[in-house]
Amino acid sequence: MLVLEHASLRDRIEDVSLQLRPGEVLALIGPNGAGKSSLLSLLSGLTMPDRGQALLGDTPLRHLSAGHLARHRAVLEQRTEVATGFTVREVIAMGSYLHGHANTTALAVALARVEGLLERRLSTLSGGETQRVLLARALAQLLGSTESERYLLLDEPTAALDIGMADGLMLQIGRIAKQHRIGVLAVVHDLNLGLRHADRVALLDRGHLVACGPTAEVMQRSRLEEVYGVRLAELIHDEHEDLRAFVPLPPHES
Ligand SMILES: Nc1ncnc2c1ncn2[C@@H]1O[C@H](COP(=O)(O)OP(=O)(O)OP(=O)(O)O)[C@@H](O)[C@H]1O
Repeated sequence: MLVLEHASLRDRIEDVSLQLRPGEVLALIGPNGAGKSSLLSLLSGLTMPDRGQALLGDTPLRHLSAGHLARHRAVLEQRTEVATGFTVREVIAMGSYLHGHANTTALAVALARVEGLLERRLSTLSGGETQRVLLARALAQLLGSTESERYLLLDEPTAALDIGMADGLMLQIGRIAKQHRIGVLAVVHDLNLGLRHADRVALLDRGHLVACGPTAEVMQRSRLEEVYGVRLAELIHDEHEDLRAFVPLPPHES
């Protein structure tokens, strides 16, 4: 498991304990500035906590080398800098340089649905296409690793995707998690994507973990209204009770 134990980071994260388990999709939600990217950075070992610990199993991440970490976890950050002169094929190959397995690279390409983009230069891609290429690179890094515990940490992987692409990608991520026993943490702003695709949800507010648990338990209307400061309608499909959605309502007239 990837674990945070009473982790704090300056004024951004306050005493957060959380576990990411193999094979699960954990959605990390919360308002702008709540600390989601900061928490992802702690869990990935890119930032060290001021207090508390980040661990892979029993081992503090600070004791693991960059190469060791790279075999266990791949990170898709919100703002990823990639030299845009590279082709898509070259960018994805960067993900597999640790192991050089061509077959897992091909699998990553197929899973992220970027087959048609391989010879294009990154600088010529749309925002959504770029996002899928960077996901393919992260998958190529992880799928070629022979480690038994692997984690994918995604900061807003669907931010630039249209509704169909976003839903399709989350569905695909869920399948990858189950099939390959990869634990996925995905920061999502679209509550309904979390509702539909996450096994568990962690809700962050001003650096504090307000709730973490099974999706339906955490994503209750009143709790979300309080944290996000909006009124919400909860819609339930006539024929499929498990198909729910939250829609913002206009504020009360004063
Ligand atoms: N490098 C930094 N130095 C100082 N403060 C930072 C830094 N990065 C983030 N912050 C601040 O920490 C808080 C949490 O930021 P973070 O990016 O983790 O939130 P977030 O929940 O991911 O936000 P968003 O939904 O807007 O992407 C914010 O107030 C932000 O301004």
